[in-house]
Amino acid sequence: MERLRPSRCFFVVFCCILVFFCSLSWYNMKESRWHLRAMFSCDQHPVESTISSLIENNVRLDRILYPKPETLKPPRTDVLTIAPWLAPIIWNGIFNSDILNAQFHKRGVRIGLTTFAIKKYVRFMKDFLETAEKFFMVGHKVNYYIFTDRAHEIPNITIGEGRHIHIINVTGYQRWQDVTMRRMQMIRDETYSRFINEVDYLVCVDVDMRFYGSVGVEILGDVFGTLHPGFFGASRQQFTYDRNPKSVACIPVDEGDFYYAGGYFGGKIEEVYKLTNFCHSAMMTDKAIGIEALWHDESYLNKYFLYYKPTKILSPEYVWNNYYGSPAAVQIKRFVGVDKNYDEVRFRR
Ligand SMILES: CC(=O)N[C@H]1[C@@H](OP(=O)(O)OP(=O)(O)OC[C@H]2O[C@@H](n3ccc(=O)[nH]c3=O)[C@H](O)[C@@H]2O)O[C@H](CO)[C@H](O)[C@@H]1O
Ligand SMILES: [Mn+2]
Repeated sequence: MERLRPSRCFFVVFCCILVFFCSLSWYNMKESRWHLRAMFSCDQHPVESTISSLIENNVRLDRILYPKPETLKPPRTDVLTIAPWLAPIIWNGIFNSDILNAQFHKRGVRIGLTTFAIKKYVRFMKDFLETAEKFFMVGHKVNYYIFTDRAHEIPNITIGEGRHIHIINVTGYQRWQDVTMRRMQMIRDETYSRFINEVDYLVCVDVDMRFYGSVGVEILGDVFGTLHPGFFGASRQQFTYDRNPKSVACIPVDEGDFYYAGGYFGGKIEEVYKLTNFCHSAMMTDKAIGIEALWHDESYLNKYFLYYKPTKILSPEYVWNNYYGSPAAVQIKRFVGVDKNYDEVRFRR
């Protein structure tokens, strides 16, 4: 048998390497299902630079002292602290903020807080921002993203170091229902044009609220929702899901885990994209046949979380309303609805 000459051998090896890299990049393109891939792709984060930055930034392992967790003495037994799909449910007393802060500081996370102040709702902005400065993600990098049609009315308040306010100019819709529902579309559109480059996590909340207690990194996870304060003890039948079989938001009476609040969700940018994109598309599908779900964006959010389970669930401490009194299970009211005259704030000019 003829022996392979070195030059031919080299040529064969070269071809093999070429074929390998071509198929790798083809596979990469084929697997990409959404356009954010461009932002996560190797073009912007070359593997070599990631590895060298890892070598330079050796992870520091610091000593940290705290009481030992007790396997046989769970800190809370009065409430459910884990969902059947193993998502933790965050209640006061079950976590240690010092441990969490140390872990998240090591990763240098950047958190975006989105809210909408359209038309008269701009009046809630001052309290919202001032209390957020005291209680929201203190010590971490925070970007406030305020969607508004009244930029000139956004109060000028002093912001802590590492925190920034960004105004996003949008036009308000005539009907209040459209204002609340279109938040999904507007958040979605900013995920790939902006948020993906600026923050790691998003927290998306109502503006007619005030912080009264700490809201920290314990809430962060891939994708999270919050138990509505009016329904955490309710049965499936009592949940005010949309029941119209013609609506995309419809949930049958024999399904449903929790009733999630429309005014508080979030997660990693890619997950918030998926969530807001689903909700907005579902609303558009319904709109085309003249349907609007019972509780607007909240109904679509509940549909999404039924089949795309949140990886973390926040207790109603995180979106309380004093209308529901002071049940024993809610030891801290961290973020509470501000009393408002619905008619005045929504309808009168
Ligand atoms: C705490 C909570 O879970 N709230 C939800 C609840 O009602 P709410 O009664 O809390 O709804 P809302 O009047 O606060 O409207 C939701 C949000 O839309 C924005 N907005 C609304 C109207 C307007 O003219 N200008 C403006 O900026 C503002 O950020 C407001 O906080 O149900 C709504 C759907 O019906 C939404 O799912 C809300 O998120
Ligand atoms: Mn509200």
